[in-house]
Amino acid sequence: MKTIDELLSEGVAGKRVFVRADLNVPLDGTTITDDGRIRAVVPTVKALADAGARVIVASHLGRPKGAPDPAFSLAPAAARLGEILGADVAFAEDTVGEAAESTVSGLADGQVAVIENLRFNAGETSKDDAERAAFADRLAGLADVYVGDGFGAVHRGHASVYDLPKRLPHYAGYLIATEVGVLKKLTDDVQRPYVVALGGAKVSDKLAVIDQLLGKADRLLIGGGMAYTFLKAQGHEVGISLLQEDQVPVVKEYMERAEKNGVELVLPVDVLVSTEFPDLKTKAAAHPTTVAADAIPADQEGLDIGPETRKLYASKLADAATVFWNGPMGVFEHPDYAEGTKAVAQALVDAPGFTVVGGGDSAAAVRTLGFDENAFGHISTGGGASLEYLEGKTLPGLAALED
Ligand SMILES: Nc1ncnc2c1ncn2[C@@H]1O[C@H](COP(=O)(O)OP(=O)(O)O)[C@@H](O)[C@H]1O
Ligand SMILES: O=C(OP(=O)(O)O)[C@H](O)COP(=O)(O)O
Repeated sequence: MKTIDELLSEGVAGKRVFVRADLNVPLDGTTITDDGRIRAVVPTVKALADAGARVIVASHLGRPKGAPDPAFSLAPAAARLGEILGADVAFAEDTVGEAAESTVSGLADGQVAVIENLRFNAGETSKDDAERAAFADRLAGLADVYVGDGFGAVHRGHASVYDLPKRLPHYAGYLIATEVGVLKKLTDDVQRPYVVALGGAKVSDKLAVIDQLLGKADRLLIGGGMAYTFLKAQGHEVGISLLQEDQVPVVKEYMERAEKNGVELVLPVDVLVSTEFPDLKTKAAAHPTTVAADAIPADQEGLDIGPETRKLYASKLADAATVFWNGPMGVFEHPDYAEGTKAVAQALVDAPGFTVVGGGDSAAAVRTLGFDENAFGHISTGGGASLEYLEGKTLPGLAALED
């Protein structure tokens, strides 16, 4: 994989450099609640700009449906990038249209522009190769060189991640180099006990990685929205909790295999439930109740792990030599459902071994809940990406940079 240092030594002054970043930051309206992913790409953007490149930063944000949707605009992220760089950052209100073209052609050497959300275009995420290729061709028309630095999206075979680098000279940015360097340690020489904690809301994506983890981890702690498919597989009712019903048979098989392989699979023993999802805007008191994990009422939704589970999970992390954690234990954005995530974060801080937190929301959670970033071994910008890396999968965005 060629790195940005090679690009810089070849010289980039005057060249249009397309930086595929992951600026998929949590937003409250247009306010960025955690800018970690923007800060993470700054070393690459700054090095290119300082060397006189005309830098085009591109990213997805959220999951819009292939058409413009103002709720998912990258404008707030572009503004924040400008603040961090201490420079004007131009913003193009489309991705490959007239606005993008004129913004890019108006860049002077050393200037930076952000183009609008890649996923406002159906071609970005299309499963149809020709549709993706057509979009990648248009993106390629904007630039001379490609730098891949959106680690959080390298597990996606999307046009800007996979097809575009095939069309331009391509290099890995500093963030990707750092992330891969750290995660390699967890695959090459993992210290045991190795504990993996999984939660969050992207249940179907992340259930798939458990297949491989059952051959690698010593202990798996399951929380967040992930837990309910496991509780259902154990034969319990889960009310209106997040559930991946079609995956229940698969999860049953995981549970049997864990037992056979001697992997400790730990599930919540109690959960916080409510009849409704909390209001994340007003943060109005939610008044949840604590129930045993096998007694979730039919009209209630599990929104955090309960106090007994917090203690249990902390005890399972207390002797860990390696920890990988992805996915909040509950809806941490609301204070009534943040305690589970806090407890697991604190247990990582207290664990004797090397700890990695991965994922946009997990990283945001530890910072917004007041933890010191330096108390963790590594905070990865990618959840799904780091999990798939640990699984040993070929990640499209890394493979494309290697070719
Ligand atoms: N029990 C739950 N029910 C619904 N959503 C949940 C639950 N627990 C956690 N979440 C949500 O999961 C989201 C993060 O999930 P995910 O995107 O998978 O994590 P990451 O970005 O760290 O990879 C958070 O917004 C959180 O509110
Ligand atoms: O937030 C992300 O992934 P993560 O939640 O697994 O960390 C990335 O920006 C990828 O987004 P996607 O899962 O919508 O492709």
